[in-house]
Amino acid sequence: PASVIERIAALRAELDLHAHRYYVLDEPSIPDAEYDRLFKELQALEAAHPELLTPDSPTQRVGGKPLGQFASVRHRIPMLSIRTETDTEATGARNFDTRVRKELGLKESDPPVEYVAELKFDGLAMSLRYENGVLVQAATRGDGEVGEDVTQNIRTIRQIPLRLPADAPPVMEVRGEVYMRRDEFEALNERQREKIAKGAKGEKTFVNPRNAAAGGVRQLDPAFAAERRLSFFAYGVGEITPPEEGGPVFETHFELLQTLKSWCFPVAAQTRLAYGAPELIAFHEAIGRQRDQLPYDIDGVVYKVNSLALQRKMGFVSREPRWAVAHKYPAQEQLTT
Ligand SMILES: Cc1c[n+]2nc(N)[nH]c2nc1OC(C)C
Repeated sequence: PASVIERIAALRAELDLHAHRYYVLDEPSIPDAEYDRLFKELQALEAAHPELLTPDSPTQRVGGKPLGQFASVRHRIPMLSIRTETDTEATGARNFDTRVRKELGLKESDPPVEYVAELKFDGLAMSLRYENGVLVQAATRGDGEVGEDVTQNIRTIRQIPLRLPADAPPVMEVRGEVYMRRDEFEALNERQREKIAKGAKGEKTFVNPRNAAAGGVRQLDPAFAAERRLSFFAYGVGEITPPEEGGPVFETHFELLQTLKSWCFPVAAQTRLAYGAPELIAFHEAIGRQRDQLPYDIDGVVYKVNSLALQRKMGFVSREPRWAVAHKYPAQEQLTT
């Protein structure tokens, strides 16, 4: 019945929009009760018309039965690690800029290199594969070449779209970090302490949000993964439909991040363009001051050459890009939980 098909499509689109505004933009557009009413109406229509149920429906986030193990996934484009600048002082930023300028053969008198400065989230790297706009696979980094298929668990992260807008390319792998917010971490440990106090066996508290996130991603039962209430930030792409096959053309990394945001992926608000070493140093110092107030853990900042042509020109040293570096802070004293 056309009217049911139309109503289901309209409900899915509206629920996805409200979820994006609530979970990603943190600007809820309707009261929770109204969202729940729409959600229940969609569930009822899908129950009455199971042939219309599709995996990208917002009702299908916490689905699937517990797995016995995770399948292996070979990354079509390796998930590279990133070099770490060991000097935790601001001069670390200058070291990177000096190295980039040397590799690009720039003279002192040449203009500053344009970089993108980003947060380095203390979570776990994840690759999200979308085909024809639908999330078909999520894989951990593993050893960079082969990771684990954790799709069922990743689908429970409300910040990760199950379906992309129509202007997204036929194939796209979004790379980013799965992490746990500090407030979610505290709430989880509170729940764990209560379970332990009631004598539950095999329950423990977690040392830090990263461990709790990594444990959540590797739950065999997606219902338990959903309980961890994980989050996600996008910071790049892996395989993507090439321009000659109709894929998008990006000149710069910053443009790519803005496009990912337009496709409903969370991109950290602090991400910014930085011209030359002075602006990298300013970013490193500004984020260093904000660090304790952020709602999630970071272990540093990341600088990337913005021009994708220059990135290609610079390439990689073994498995690490020459065009990027992670500039870490001293380890943060963990708040006693
Ligand atoms: C491992 C990694 C981690 N991070 N984190 C950000 N923000 N960008 C970023 N890029 C990475 O790797 C690319 C340089 C390939």
